[in-house]
Amino acid sequence: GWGYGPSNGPDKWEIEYPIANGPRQSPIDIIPREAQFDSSLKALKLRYDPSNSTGILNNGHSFQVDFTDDKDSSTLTGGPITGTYRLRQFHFHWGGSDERGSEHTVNGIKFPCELHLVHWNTKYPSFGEAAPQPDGLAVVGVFLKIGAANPRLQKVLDAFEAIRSKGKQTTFPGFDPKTLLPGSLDYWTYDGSLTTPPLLESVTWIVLRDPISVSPAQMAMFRSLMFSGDGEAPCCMVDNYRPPQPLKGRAVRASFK
Ligand SMILES: O=C(Nc1cc(S(=O)(=O)[N+](=O)[O-])cc([N+](=O)[O-])c1O)Nc1c(F)c(F)c(F)c(F)c1F
Ligand SMILES: [Zn+2]
Repeated sequence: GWGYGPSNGPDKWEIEYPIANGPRQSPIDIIPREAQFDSSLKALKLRYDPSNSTGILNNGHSFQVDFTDDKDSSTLTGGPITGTYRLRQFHFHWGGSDERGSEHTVNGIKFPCELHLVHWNTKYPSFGEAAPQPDGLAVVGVFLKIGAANPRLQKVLDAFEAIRSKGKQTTFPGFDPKTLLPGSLDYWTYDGSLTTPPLLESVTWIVLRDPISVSPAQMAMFRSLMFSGDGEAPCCMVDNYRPPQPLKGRAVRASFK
């Protein structure tokens, strides 16, 4: 299956997923001075209910924190989207060292890590039905920048000993993902795709301008997870990011001046 190694990594995905060369692929390099301020863009409204968080899973590509999405209790509204999108999960992408790891870049600059909060459009009956639709998903991206240790992030990292290898999961109740957001919700937005196979071109990307902090020691904890399952040759989970893809004429809008 697909991965991030030399034989199954991003440059090979087009073989099984030809949409990899499609017109609205993600991530992209965001060039702020070329983004168009759009005064009609609304403020992002993120309302998350911590009681919806259920578990944390090492899925072999990243780790994800899953949310129950059978009610409109953890939602994204406003911003560039119309209607209501429900939070399904969040996960991260990171590098083998602090100078790389994010998927989106800003003026070509890579961050060490990037958080993705995956939401689906409730005009469709389920995540699975929404996922292939051009307006089916909305992912909020948050950059992590090296600085002071992030105590709210630490709560997630403390669960890692239970999910070290592929397929491991444990309960993860009562986590509020709002605690992982920066003070400002100013954002860039553009039409894109999943950044992992099946690379579906169904994502309205909402990338926050301001990063949250992560310490070097906390980054080392991300790198202590394994792509490999128990009994397989151990392989550290690092560099699970897709590089920027061609913009192909798309507009990137800014919610701020
Ligand atoms: O649920 C998904 N979550 C997800 C997305 C990304 S993402 O990087 O592509 N993203 O959009 O943020 C990265 C990771 N990850 O753990 O690394 C994820 O676990 N992916 C996903 C899927 F697996 C499908 F088979 C599918 F049909 C679909 F619609 C999906 F959206
Ligand atoms: Zn992602």
